[in-house]
Amino acid sequence: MDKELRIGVVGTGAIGRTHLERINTQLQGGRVVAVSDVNKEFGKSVAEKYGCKFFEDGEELINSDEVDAIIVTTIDAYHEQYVSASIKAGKYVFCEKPLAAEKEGTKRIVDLEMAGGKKLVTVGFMRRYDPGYKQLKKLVEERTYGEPLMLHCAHRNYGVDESYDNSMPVENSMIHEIDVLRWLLDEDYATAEVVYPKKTKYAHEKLQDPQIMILTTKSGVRIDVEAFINSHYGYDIKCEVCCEEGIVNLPEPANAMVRTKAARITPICEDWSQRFVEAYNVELQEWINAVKAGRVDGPSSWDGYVGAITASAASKARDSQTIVKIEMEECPDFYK
Ligand SMILES: NC(=O)c1ccc[n+]([C@@H]2O[C@H](COP(=O)([O-])OP(=O)(O)OC[C@H]3O[C@@H](n4cnc5c(N)ncnc54)[C@H](O)[C@@H]3O)[C@@H](O)[C@H]2O)c1
Ligand SMILES: O[C@H]1[C@H](O)[C@@H](O)[C@H](O)[C@@H](O)[C@H]1O
Repeated sequence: MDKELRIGVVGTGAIGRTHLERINTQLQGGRVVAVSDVNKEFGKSVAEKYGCKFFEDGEELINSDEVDAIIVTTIDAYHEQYVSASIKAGKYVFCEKPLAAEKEGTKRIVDLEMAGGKKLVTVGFMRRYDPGYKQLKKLVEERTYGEPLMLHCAHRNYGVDESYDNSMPVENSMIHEIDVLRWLLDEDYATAEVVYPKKTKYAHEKLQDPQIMILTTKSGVRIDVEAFINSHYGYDIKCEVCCEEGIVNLPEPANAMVRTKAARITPICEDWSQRFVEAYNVELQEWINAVKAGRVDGPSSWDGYVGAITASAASKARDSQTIVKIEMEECPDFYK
């Protein structure tokens, strides 16, 4: 019989728990058998709830022979440490975005993986698995409405606390657009700029919100992405692709429309866990299937590196209020 993939999760916070739950209750072929978290009391309670072994130390979990593959869902600052430890242990690792907190960290991961000679890393850019983005991709790829010329996008969250700083609209939120739009258009970016509209009263003192990131691709497609992190109404993701012969929009999630009190109301998602539930399910099921077949075929370390280089240029553009050229190394054959 097909052997179940024994998975260890490092970081049992919000997304770590939702990934654990979906793997152990909905997906096939894998099981989370071990968890670790620096918040030991909390991590232990998660382990108890899901019948997993708790490891006090994340690297001990990674090196344990009770675990075949790793999921890294700690805060961004520790992604590099645990992904590198997984590569050194020769184990497949799925890391939530961003691959590392700094672009230099993503390059170190790329170099380490190439030195080991085997692709082991997958990055959690789940929008590539969303049914709506997949529809857009097919239409763009087939040039159904001609060449794409410009894209208007929005990334709106309900609100954030003070741990979310001014770098995060680019580095933590719009990194999703950086990845998915590059995948959608099948080309890299040439320049980045970030402009500040008038600030909302709901943003804390150190956060300039909203922010608009403007990217230009190598072929000249112009993209604007509005990050409105304290939109104060819900979690809303928009993407409009303007082509020569038609405008294509990312479908809205299917929610029943209600007629009540002289109004028509269609609920909007509250957060990412609702909006992209299908994408997360497909992303992790495909990861389990690929790992069991001895390969990785989702977003790679190279995609994590390109995302980080682009985000870093956009951050520089934001801080200097200039347009910044995006420069990176050629994609090695290893990742082609
Ligand atoms: N793909 C997506 O849509 C998506 C959604 C949410 C979060 N994320 C990413 O997932 C990661 C986690 O986000 P979250 O919302 O679950 O955050 P969170 O703060 O809820 O959880 C993070 C967990 O990591 C633990 N942790 C911190 N340092 C650690 C260390 N050194 N070793 C072990 N555990 C450590 C914390 O105690 C906490 O339990 C972030 O990198 C975020 O960018 C991705
Ligand atoms: O803006 C949020 C994104 O929409 C989510 O998908 C997560 O990645 C989260 O970490 C970000 O802060």
